[in-house]
Amino acid sequence: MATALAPAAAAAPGPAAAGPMVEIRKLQTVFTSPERRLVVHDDLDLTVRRGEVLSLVGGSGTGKTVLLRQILGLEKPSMGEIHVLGQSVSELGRKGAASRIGMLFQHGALFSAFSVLENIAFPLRELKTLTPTLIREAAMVKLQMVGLKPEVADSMPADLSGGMIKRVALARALIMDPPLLLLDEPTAGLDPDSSDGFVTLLRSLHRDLALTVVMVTHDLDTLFELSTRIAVLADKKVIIAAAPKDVIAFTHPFIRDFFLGPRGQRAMELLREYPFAI
Ligand SMILES: Nc1ncnc2c1ncn2[C@@H]1O[C@H](COP(=O)(O)OP(=O)(O)OP(=O)(O)O)[C@@H](O)[C@H]1O
Repeated sequence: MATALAPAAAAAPGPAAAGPMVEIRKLQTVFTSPERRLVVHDDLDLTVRRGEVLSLVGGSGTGKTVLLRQILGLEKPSMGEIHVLGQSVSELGRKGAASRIGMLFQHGALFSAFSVLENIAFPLRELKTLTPTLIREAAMVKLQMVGLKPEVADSMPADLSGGMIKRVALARALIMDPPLLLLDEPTAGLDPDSSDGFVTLLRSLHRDLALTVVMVTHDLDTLFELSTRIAVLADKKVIIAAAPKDVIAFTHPFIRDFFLGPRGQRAMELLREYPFAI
């Protein structure tokens, strides 16, 4: 909503301030092996505006996770360009990407041999520019920001619930204060209460930190509670990127099955419940 978007626009300085957060042009992704040539994306375009929560939906294997990894610079597209805040991802390098983009991986991906605090602090430690005291303080701030008590700092990942693991992974994704947050199935595997709590946390962080969020989710509740726009991947492209109500009205077999099949009733209820999303 406008109130959530205003701080992001106002706070972003520099010449690229007016431009989009992410711009993807003519993207092609091909995986080749001796057995096959798999074209995942072909001539795909997508623009992510500042301050929005854009959700990516699509059938299995349509390349949603690959697209997130490409935005983060972990995978290189076969052709095409991805710019984040006006700069080509291929030129950002690891440090440049880390200061602009935080990513929450699907399974939390914590280091099992590290404590909670060491996990959160890991990206800062890698920079090798801050003292241990400053790193600890910064990690403690993030721990609190994701709703965890200071006592959890010295716990090991094996001692945490699924919901707590997601929160720790989120704290780590935010440790460098990135303007862009990528979420891969943020509520997958959580029980309904933990899922609701995590969605509420994401909504308040998006608002308070003026974040731009790109999220992959199959969960309709998460989708409708958080998304300002939905981008649909089908036929190797983004076939529509628009407000939830406009996506549902778009005629395409995937959209019909995803939103208007057996799950459709719930989709309609959610649309009534969250007409403006965030
Ligand atoms: N490194 C790789 N080498 C070969 N094929 C790959 C590689 N990474 C992904 N793929 C293939 O690319 C396709 C897209 O994968 P991706 O994980 O992005 O799909 P997705 O849309 O996230 O699917 P899902 O909703 O099932 O998680 C899949 O067919 C996958 O097997």
